[in-house]
Amino acid sequence: MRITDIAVTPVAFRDPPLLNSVGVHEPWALRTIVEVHTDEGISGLGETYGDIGHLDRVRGAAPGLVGLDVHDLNGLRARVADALGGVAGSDRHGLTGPLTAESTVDRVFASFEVATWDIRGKALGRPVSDLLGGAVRDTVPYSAYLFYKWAGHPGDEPDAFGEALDPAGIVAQAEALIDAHGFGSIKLKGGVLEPRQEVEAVLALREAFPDHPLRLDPNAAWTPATSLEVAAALDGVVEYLEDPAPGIDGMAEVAAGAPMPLATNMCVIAFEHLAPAVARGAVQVVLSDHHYWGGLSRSKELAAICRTFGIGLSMHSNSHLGISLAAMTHLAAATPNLNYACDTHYPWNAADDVITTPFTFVDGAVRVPTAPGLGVELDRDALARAAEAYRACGLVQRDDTGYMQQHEPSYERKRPRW
Ligand SMILES: O=C([O-])[C@@H](O)[C@@H](O)[C@H](O)[C@@H](O)C(=O)[O-]
Ligand SMILES: [Mg+2]
Repeated sequence: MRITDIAVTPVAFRDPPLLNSVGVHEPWALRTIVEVHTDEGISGLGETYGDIGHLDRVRGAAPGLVGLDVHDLNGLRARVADALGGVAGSDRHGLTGPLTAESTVDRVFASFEVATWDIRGKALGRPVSDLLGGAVRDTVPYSAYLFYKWAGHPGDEPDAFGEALDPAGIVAQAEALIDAHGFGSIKLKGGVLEPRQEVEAVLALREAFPDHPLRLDPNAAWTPATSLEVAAALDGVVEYLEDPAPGIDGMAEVAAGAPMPLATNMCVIAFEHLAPAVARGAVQVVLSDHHYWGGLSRSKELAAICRTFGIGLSMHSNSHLGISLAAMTHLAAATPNLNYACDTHYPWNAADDVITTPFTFVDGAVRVPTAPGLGVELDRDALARAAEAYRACGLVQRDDTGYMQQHEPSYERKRPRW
C-alpha cells in the first residue's frame, strides 16, 4: 500500500486568553492537519503543530514520502531525516525544552506516522489501539486542565469561561469543567502569579475537591530553592509537581529534596535526555506526547524505557483538535503503564473541531474509538472554515509573550522568574 499524495493544511481555531509562564494565549491557536493518501484508496489523518517553522518542515518532507509503503515506518522516518538535513528546530514560544536535530525529525515524522496507523487500521478493519497491542482500558481518563485567565481577549466581551485570577476563580473554573465533563483529577497551569498565591489556589482546590488528585505545572518558572519551598508547602497535596525548575540539573536539585514525584514535559523531551535524567534522578514521571516523541510506536518505546527504570508515565497536551485527541486516546488505551490521567486542552477548543463527531468526556474520560483506524472522520466544511480562519487571522507562529506585551508593555519573559 503505497503513499500517492499528502495534503498539509494549516488551520486556526479560537483560543481563550489562558495565562502561563511566558505570557497569554492569543485569540487563535494554530495546528496542521495532514492527510496521507494511498494507491488503495485508503487515506489516513494526522494532526500536528501549526507554527510556521514546523509547518515548513512538514511541507518540505511530505513530497519525499510519496511512493513509500505505509508499513515502512523506518523508511519513512529516514526520508524525513534526509529532508530535514540534520537541522534542529526551535519551539520559539518557550514552553517545551530545547529541540535537537533528532527530536526535530521525530516531531515532523509523528504527523505522518499517525496517519499511517489510521490507514493500516482502516485496511484491517481494526481500531488503532488493537494494532498498538490492544486496549487495556475502554475509556481513557483526562484531567481538568485549569488556567489562570482573563475574562476575555482585550476588546472582546467576556467569554463563557470567565475570569480566573485568584483561588476563588480557579475553584469556580474547576467546578465548571468538572460539572460539564466529570473530570476525576485536576491540573493547574501555574508560573503566572507569585508562587505563594499559586500554593493558595492549590490548597483551595484541595478543600473544594478533597478526593481529586491535583497537579501544579509552572513551566520551569521557579528556581530550585523556590521549588523546594513550594514542594514543602504542598507535601501530601499534589500527586506530582510538574516542571518546577528549568533543566535536568535544576530538576535533579529539586527532586533530591521534594517529598513528591517530579514530572516533566520540558527537560526530558527526546530520547537523548532519558539517560542523563535517569542518572541524576531528575524526574519520576515523564509526560509523553506522541507529537514530539516520534508518533505512536516510538511513544510505546518511551513507555518501555519508563517501565524499565521505574519512571511513571503521564501524557502532555498543547492546544489541539480531535484528530490529536483520537491518537492520544488510542495510545493511552494501549499503554498499560500510563498510570495517571492524561492532560488535554480539548475542552477549551472543542467548539471549533474539524472532525464530524467531536469527542465528549463522560466521567472525565474519553471512550476509546472502536471504528477502524483512529475512528474519526474529517468534516470538510469545518476544515475549510478552519483553513480560512488560518489565512484570515494573520498569525503564523504562537507568541504568548508578544501578545502579553501588546497589553502589558513592561512584561518580560524570564526563566526562572521567582
Ligand atoms: O498552552 C499552554 O499555555 C501550556 O503551558 C502548554 O503550552 C504547555 O506545553 C503544556 O500544557 C505543559 O504541560 O507544559
Ligand atoms: Mg507541563
